[in-house]
Amino acid sequence: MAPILKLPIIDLSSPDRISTANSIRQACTEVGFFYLINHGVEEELRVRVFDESRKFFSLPLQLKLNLSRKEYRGYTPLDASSSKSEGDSKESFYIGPLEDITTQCKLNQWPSEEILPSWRPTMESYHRKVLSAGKRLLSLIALALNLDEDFFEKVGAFNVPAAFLRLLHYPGELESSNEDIYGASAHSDYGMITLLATDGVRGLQACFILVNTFLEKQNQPRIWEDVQNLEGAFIVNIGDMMERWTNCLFRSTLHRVMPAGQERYSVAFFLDPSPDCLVECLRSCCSESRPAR
Ligand SMILES: O=C(O)CCC(=O)C(=O)O
Ligand SMILES: [Fe+2]
Repeated sequence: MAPILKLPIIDLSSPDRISTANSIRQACTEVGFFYLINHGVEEELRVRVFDESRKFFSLPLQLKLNLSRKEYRGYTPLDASSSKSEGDSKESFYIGPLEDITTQCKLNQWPSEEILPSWRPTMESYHRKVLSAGKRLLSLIALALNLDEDFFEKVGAFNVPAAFLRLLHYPGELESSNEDIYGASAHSDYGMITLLATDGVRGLQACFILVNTFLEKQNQPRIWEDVQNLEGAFIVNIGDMMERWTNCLFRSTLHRVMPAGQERYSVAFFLDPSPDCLVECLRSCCSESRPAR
C-alpha cells in the first residue's frame, strides 16, 4: 500500500481571498495538487455526468467507434489510448470548447439523441460550470503569483480557452497479469490546470520528488503516494505549461492511475489558455537571482 498524500483544501468561495491565495501558492509550489471545495458545480450535476458517462461506455463498441476521436474530440477505445508499449487500460471521450468563434465548436461529436437524449445537455452544462469555476480559480492563482486578479483575462487566456472535458472509464478486469499495465501510466498534464472528479474508486497516485526542473526530474527515484477522493471536491493539479509560465515555481507533478481491480470512472477537465495567448515567463516569477529559464 502506498502512503496517503495529504493535500491542502482550497475553498473557492472563501471571502478571505488573500489567505486563500497564500494557501494556493503553498500547495502549488510544494505539491502541485490540492482539493477544491465550494466550487459552485452542483453535486446533482456531477452525479448526472457520471450516470451519462456510464451509459455511454456501456454502449456496444461499434456505436462508440462511430464517434472515434478526430481533432482531439470523441472516443478512444481501450488499448489505443497510449502509444507506449506497456499500454493503458482505459477508454475515454473528449469534448472540446463549446463556444468558439472559430469552427472548433462544430468539431465536437455527440452520441445520437435517440440513444442518449440527455447526454449532450448534461455534458454542456457541466463543461460551462467547470469552466466558470476554473476561471475563478485562476483569478486566485493570479493573486497567489502576486499578479492582478484579472491577469489571465488581460493576457487573453480566456479569449477562447482551450477547455477539454475528458470522460474516462477504467474497466477493472485486466486481461493480462502484466505488471506494466496501468490504468494510466505516469504522466504530467501538459496544460495550465486540471480539475478532476472521480467516482471514489481508488487508483490515482502522485509522485513526490524534491527537485523541480525538467532534467533533474528524470533521474529521481519515484515515490508514489495515493491521492484519495474527497467527496464533492475537485482534485486540482498544475500542468506543464503553468510550470513553465511560473519559471518552475509551480509544480507539474507526475501522476498515474493504478489498476484497482475494480471498475473506475473519472472526469478530467483540462483548462488551457486561448491558442492566441502569449505564454512567457511571468514577471513576478523571475528576478536577478532567479532568471527566466
Ligand atoms: O482518472 C484519473 O483519476 C486521472 C486521469 C488523468 O490523470 C488524466 O486524464 O490526465
Ligand atoms: Fe493526468
